[in-house]
Amino acid sequence: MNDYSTRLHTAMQAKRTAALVGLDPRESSLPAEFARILQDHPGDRFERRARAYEEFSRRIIDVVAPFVAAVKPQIAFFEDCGPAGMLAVRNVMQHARDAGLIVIADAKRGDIGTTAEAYASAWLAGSDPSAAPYPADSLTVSPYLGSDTLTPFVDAAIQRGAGLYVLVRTSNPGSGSFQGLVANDRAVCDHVAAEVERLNQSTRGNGSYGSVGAVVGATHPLELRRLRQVMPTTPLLVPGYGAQGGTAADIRPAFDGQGLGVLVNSSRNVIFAHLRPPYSEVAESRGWEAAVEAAARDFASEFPVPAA
Ligand SMILES: O=c1ccn([C@@H]2O[C@H](COP(=O)(O)O)[C@@H](O)[C@H]2O)c(=O)[nH]1
Repeated sequence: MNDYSTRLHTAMQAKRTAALVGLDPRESSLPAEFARILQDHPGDRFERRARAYEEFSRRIIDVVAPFVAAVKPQIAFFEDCGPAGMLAVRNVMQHARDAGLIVIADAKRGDIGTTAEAYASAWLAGSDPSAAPYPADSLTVSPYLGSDTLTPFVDAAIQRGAGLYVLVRTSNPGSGSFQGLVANDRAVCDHVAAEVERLNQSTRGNGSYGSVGAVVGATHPLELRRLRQVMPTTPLLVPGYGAQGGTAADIRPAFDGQGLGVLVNSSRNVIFAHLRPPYSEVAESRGWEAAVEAAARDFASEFPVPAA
C-alpha cells in the first residue's frame, strides 16, 4: 500500500503540475445547458440540483483530468442538495478516482473521540477506494477541538494510506480573529502548525513528506512563508489563489527545490471559466468545456512540477 504523499507526489510528477481543481458547483453559475436537468429531471428541486451538480462535476473531471493532479469536491454544495447530493458527491469522487485523480474531500470534519473515528472511517478511503463510503484520498479537518481529536484521523490515515489537511491559517479575510491570536508568544496558527508537523512525523515513511498536511491560504503570503518553516515536512494545501486574490508569486516560496510539497487550489476561476474573460470568448466560440480546458491548462502551467 502506497502512503498518501507518495501517491500525491507521483500524480503531481505525472501531470507535471501542483494544480488542483476545486469542484464547487453552484446553480446560478452552471452553463445554460444544465437548465434542462434543473427543470426536467425527475424528483424534487433538491434531487434535480444534485443531478445537475453530478453531471457538471463529472464533465469538469473529464476535461481537467489530463492537466491536473487532483480535485477537491467542496462537500457543502452537495450537502445543500440533501441525501441526493451526498449520493452525487460519492459518485463524483468515484469518477475522479477512476480518472486517476487524487481526491480531497473538503468537508472540514472534527469532533471528539469515537465521533472523529466515525468521520475518519466515512471519508478516508485512502489507497483503496472501496474502504469507505466516500472514496476520498484525503480530508480537510478542523483542529479546534484539540490535538486528541486529530489522533483518530491520523490513525485512520496511517491504516488506509490516506491523507489529512488540518486547517492552520485559512484564506478568508477574518481568519486572523482566532488563528492570529497570540498565546505564549506565538500565534494560535503557529501552535497548530507545530502540532501538525509533530503528528506528521509519525506518518513519514521513506519519503520527505508525511500524510498529515496543512491548509494555509495564499492570501496570507508572509504567514505562508513562516508556517512553511514551522512545517518543513508537511504537505500544504493552498486555497485562495485566483478568485480570492492570491498569486503564484505569493505561493512559490512554499515549494521545495523539486517543485513539490504544495497543492494549489482554484475552484470558481476554472469550473466557471465560461463566465469570465478571456475564457468567456472561448466558451462563445467552442463551448463551456473548451473554456474550462483553457483555464485549467493555464492554471496548471503556473505551477510546474518537474517529471520524476
Ligand atoms: O482556507 C480555506 C479553506 C478552504 N477553502 C475552500 O477552497 C475553495 C476556494 O474556492 P475559490 O473559488 O478558488 O475561491 C472553496 O471550496 C473554499 O471553501 C478556502 O477558500 N479557504
